[in-house]
Amino acid sequence: MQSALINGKKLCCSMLLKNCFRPLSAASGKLTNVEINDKTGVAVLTMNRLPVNGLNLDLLRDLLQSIQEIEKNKCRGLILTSASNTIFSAGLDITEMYKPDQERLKQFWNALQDVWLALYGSAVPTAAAINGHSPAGGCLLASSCEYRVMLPKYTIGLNETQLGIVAPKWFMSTFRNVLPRRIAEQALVQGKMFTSDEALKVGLVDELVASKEEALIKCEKFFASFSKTDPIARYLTKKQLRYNDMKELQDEKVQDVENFVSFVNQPTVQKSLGFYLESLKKKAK
Ligand SMILES: CCCC/C=C/CC(=O)SCCNC(=O)CCNC(=O)[C@H](O)C(C)(C)COP(=O)(O)OP(=O)(O)OC[C@H]1O[C@@H](n2cnc3c(N)ncnc32)[C@H](O)[C@@H]1OP(=O)(O)O
Repeated sequence: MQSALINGKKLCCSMLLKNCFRPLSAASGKLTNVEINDKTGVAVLTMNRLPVNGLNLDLLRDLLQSIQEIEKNKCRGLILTSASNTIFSAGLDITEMYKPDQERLKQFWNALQDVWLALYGSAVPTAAAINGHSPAGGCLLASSCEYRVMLPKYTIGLNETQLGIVAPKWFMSTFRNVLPRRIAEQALVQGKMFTSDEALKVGLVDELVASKEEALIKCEKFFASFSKTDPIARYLTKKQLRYNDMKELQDEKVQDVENFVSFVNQPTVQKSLGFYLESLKKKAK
């Protein structure tokens, strides 16, 4: 564990981190928590819908509110992480899509679109401290950030085809923004879940570290690498690079919700989701 000497006392990083963090109460919903490091101005946004941070409508709404508050507070960076010790996020909460209430289903997809637009297009630099498994929607959130630090022995990937569903275009663009095209294509069609080591090798994550504390420090170091960069020029550059991906969804937002609703309601898709949910529950017994 890394440590530092302060006033003659040896303090470990967790103590250092705890000492200078204050909660951003306006941004802390029931299912997310935001703390700002007063020294660095970096916000840590923690998903806290245990056990698996399944992205349901409520968590998505909290996430959006938190991201917006972090932007409003002009934080120097946003680190996305999880309150769980083993799961970053299990991706979309399948119960939102299985035998759904139709109105809620639309709101759910709309909320996911808004979270993606806010995170992928954030003016604040973003990084993910991936402290657990990160399938599908979890991988989408992590890949929307500009930098990823992961702990060993977990898995990450867009596994949609394994569930009998198809990842929307904007999930794929996010993946392709991080991975070489051929690797992204192979992984997407296979629904491949990468181990932490594999993810590092292909560039899906930038660094592997042994603990969440180290992951947070690495993310802070990534933000510090912009200390000599003009923040507006930095943001405009990022915006240009991500413009086409975002514009594509912005232009087709309503159609995208309709496509999703119609896809999810197909009997074969409902059957696949039902089987998948059942398999998860059997595994838990
Ligand atoms: C249709 C158009 C596009 C749609 C795009 C979809 C993108 C998505 O995100 S789909 C969701 C994909 N997610 C997954 O495939 C992950 C499934 N979960 C797992 O692999 C594992 O649960 C885990 C590795 C995340 C965690 O494993 P662990 O052993 O720690 O916990 P479990 O015992 O498996 O799970 C605990 C509990 O949580 C329920 N659960 C897990 N994941 C989901 C989920 N995604 N949605 C709803 N519920 C989930 C699981 O059934 C257990 O519930 P019970 O305790 O009630 O049995």
